[in-house]
Amino acid sequence: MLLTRDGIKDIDKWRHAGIKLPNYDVEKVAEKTKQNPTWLHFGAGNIFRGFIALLQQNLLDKGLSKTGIIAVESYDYEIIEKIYVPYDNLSLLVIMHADGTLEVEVIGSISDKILADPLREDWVKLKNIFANPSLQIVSFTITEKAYNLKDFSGEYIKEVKEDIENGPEKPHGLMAKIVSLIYTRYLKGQYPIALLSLDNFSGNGERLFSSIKTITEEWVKKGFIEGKFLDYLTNPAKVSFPLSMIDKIVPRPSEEIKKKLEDLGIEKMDIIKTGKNTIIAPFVNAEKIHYLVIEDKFPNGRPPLEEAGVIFTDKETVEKVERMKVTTCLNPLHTTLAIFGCLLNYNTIADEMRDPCLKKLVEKIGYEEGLPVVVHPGVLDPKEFLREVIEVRFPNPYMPDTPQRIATDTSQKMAIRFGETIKSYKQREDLNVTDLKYIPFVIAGWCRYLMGVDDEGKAMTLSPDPLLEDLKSHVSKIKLGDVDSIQDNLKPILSNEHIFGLNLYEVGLGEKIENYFKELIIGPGAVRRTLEKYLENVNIYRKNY
Ligand SMILES: NC(=O)C1=CN([C@@H]2O[C@H](COP(=O)(O)OP(=O)(O)OC[C@H]3O[C@@H](n4cnc5c(N)ncnc54)[C@H](O)[C@@H]3O)[C@@H](O)[C@H]2O)C=CC1
Ligand SMILES: O=P(O)(O)OC[C@H]1O[C@](O)(CO)[C@@H](O)[C@@H]1O
Repeated sequence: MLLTRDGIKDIDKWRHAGIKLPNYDVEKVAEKTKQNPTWLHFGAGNIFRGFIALLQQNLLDKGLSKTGIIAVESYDYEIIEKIYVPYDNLSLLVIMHADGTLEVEVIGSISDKILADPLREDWVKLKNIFANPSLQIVSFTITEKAYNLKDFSGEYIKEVKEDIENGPEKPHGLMAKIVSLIYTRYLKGQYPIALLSLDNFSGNGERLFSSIKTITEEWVKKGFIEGKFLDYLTNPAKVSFPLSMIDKIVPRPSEEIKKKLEDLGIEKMDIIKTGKNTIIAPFVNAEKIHYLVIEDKFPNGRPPLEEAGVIFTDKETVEKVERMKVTTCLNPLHTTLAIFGCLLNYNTIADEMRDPCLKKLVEKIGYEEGLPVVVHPGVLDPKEFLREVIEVRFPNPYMPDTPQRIATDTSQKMAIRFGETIKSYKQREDLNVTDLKYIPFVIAGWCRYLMGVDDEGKAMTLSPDPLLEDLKSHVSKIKLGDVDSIQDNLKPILSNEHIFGLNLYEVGLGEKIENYFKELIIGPGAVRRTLEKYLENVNIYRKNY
């Protein structure tokens, strides 16, 4: 069986293999999408194909929408060449249940693909879509770093500097490309549009707005674009930047799942790693559980995604639910497992959850240090959400999720995942920031991880991170087994407000982290011994709401 538009016409074969097919005519939907584009999505990677495209597929299946999504890739063109083109934009979604059963579905809701490159013909096509009044949503899953305009030291990064100098004709970075494209829409008729970040960090819509506004202001200053464009961009009745909270664990494609699909008779299921490090396949493996909460601010309308389970609500509620997930009940625990999982050579997050010390560590961080500062968002219950994460989602033995994947870009995540809780402790009169024990311990663990040596003392490969070289340059002077070599080498990291959102010494945690770190570098095996020291004989207290 071939995963192509022709291939899926052999309906009986697919059904016989137990694979669900789209309940609509994929080609007709693609044709309608061409005439009437409503939804563009930037970032054609795994979560898009495993979650966002599934939502639209649900609507198409139920006859509640007539058009698909157009995938746009602005960064890693190999994804389109190798994973979209050969499969006619179709993908296979493989849901992995905790009992080992698989649910496989062909996703046909991605109706077209475009390379957002001003040097290619596709750029004209993209501009035309942006100029089309029918366009309602431009969404993004482009990773957190793609929104950054400035580097570590607060200076514009090189590509952004060049984009600012060169103007809207041939932008390189995605933020500049978006300004250029929205400007086209403005010139064509000032049509309304929602720019929806679905990336996994606090205030995602606001950060998107801020980056786009910054580039716009620079171009207005330089006379590349007219000042009135700023009025359009900052008018929420014209251009909106809804906040969102997105939650579905979509690990990288696994060899085991590839083999299972091949055993079902599906050909060409190879997993690739692109030159830009995207690990992607014609299939996406994911968990069944997911949550998407979006601020309901769509000036040009939107598909009825509530019928596919999306919760639409007001800004304050999204903020609360997002804080609940990203700063307390899921992502800090994930990052904790990532760091210690790499150090202790675990292959999956699920395996780590069977390690009593690691399970207690995430329980301590979630129930005891995180939950007290969570404001109940109403639409989801924090304690139940946390329970589901710890008892159901992370331990799913069939989820091939690796600590190394979650450890990617940790420097970009620290401020949100741990810094926010530290800030809350600082602000709250009834809480004392220096009472925090386990969050500082994880930060020490991250510094230990950055040494690039596992707990056995063997060299380990660190996951990609935009600050890796800088961070490594500080810890490279520290030696495993030589506690005195710490000297002042952690100071530049722990005092960096860009990384943690605050200076950890100023809040009284810097020395505590250094002390934990010293314990972690005593020698090989010290990570395990320190975990046991602080977690083996402790009880967990669960706050009641
Ligand atoms: N995988 C998951 O479980 C979930 C991911 N997300 C969000 O989606 C993001 C992407 O995740 P995946 O799709 O799984 O990763 P992926 O590695 O499969 O895809 C990443 C996508 O981002 C694009 N990208 C990376 N750097 C970029 C840059 N500088 N400029 C423009 N585009 C860039 C890539 O080209 C690719 O399309 C995550 O960082 C997270 O914020 C949200 C919820 C779940
Ligand atoms: O640490 P990252 O790269 O944001 O990934 C975190 C993982 O957890 C999630 O937050 C689950 O929703 C997803 O974003 C992803 O599976």
